[in-house]
Amino acid sequence: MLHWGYDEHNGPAHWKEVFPVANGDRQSPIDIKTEETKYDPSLRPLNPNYDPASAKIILNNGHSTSVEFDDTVNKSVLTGGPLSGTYRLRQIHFHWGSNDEAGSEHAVDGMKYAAELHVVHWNSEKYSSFVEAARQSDGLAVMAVFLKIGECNPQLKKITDRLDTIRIKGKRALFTNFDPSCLLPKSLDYWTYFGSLTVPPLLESVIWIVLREPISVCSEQLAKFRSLLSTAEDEVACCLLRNYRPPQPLKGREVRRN
Ligand SMILES: CC[C@H](CNC(=O)c1ccc(S(N)(=O)=O)cc1)c1ccc2[nH]ccc2c1
Ligand SMILES: [Zn+2]
Repeated sequence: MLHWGYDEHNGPAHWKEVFPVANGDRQSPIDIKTEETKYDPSLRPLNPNYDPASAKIILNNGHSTSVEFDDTVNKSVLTGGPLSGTYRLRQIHFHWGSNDEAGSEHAVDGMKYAAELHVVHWNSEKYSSFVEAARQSDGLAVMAVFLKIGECNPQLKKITDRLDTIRIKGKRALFTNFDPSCLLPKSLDYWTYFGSLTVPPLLESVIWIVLREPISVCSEQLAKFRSLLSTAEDEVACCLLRNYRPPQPLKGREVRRN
């Protein structure tokens, strides 16, 4: 397999050929069976505290679009919820599908949303860098937010309006004065479980925090994500029509809710 991706020849079914952890015991995403989740009174409220000045650039890395934040200091952090300690905001990115019926990575009772936002943090209390934290079982915390087809989302517009300037893989543009809290739903109720990165290297270092309430997105906004290219300048143009990994076996893991 050449470089991994989401096509027939290099997609999720092939990733285990290069990343054997793909068949590990704590892989993500999962299908959350709500009846089997367990209420845990020890779970605290989530406490995201982001400084809009931390936002730096918006990027097309060929398999998603991300907004990257300055993670050299504890300016934008997530505490509370299932977390012990302080997790520093590094980036946000999205997963979507080739149509509005599927595109999320996590599913709820077998149902998939149109897309999914991931807010990625790393444990800056215990580790000295993201890459180091990404190798530890408690190194990363990713907050997942479902995007449900409906009204156009004015907050998301700040991102979708910039996508035409970063269509080609590797392109980046300045993107400052942005607080990702504006993309969170009213309720911060969540499910949480121990999992992994959902793209190679699929490291099993993520405490997943999946918000139960979706935010809205309209078809026109989703179409802009699909017009991003997974190819660089010198390659034959290929649209990034979908970039979600299907749900993985739970392997006995518990999903808790607050
Ligand atoms: C450790 C991997 C990392 C690149 N990947 C990510 O940052 C990442 C983050 C979140 C998710 S998801 N969908 O689960 O939320 C998937 C991947 C990464 C970052 C910097 C690096 N420098 C050298 C290698 C290298 C690898
Ligand atoms: Zn992701």
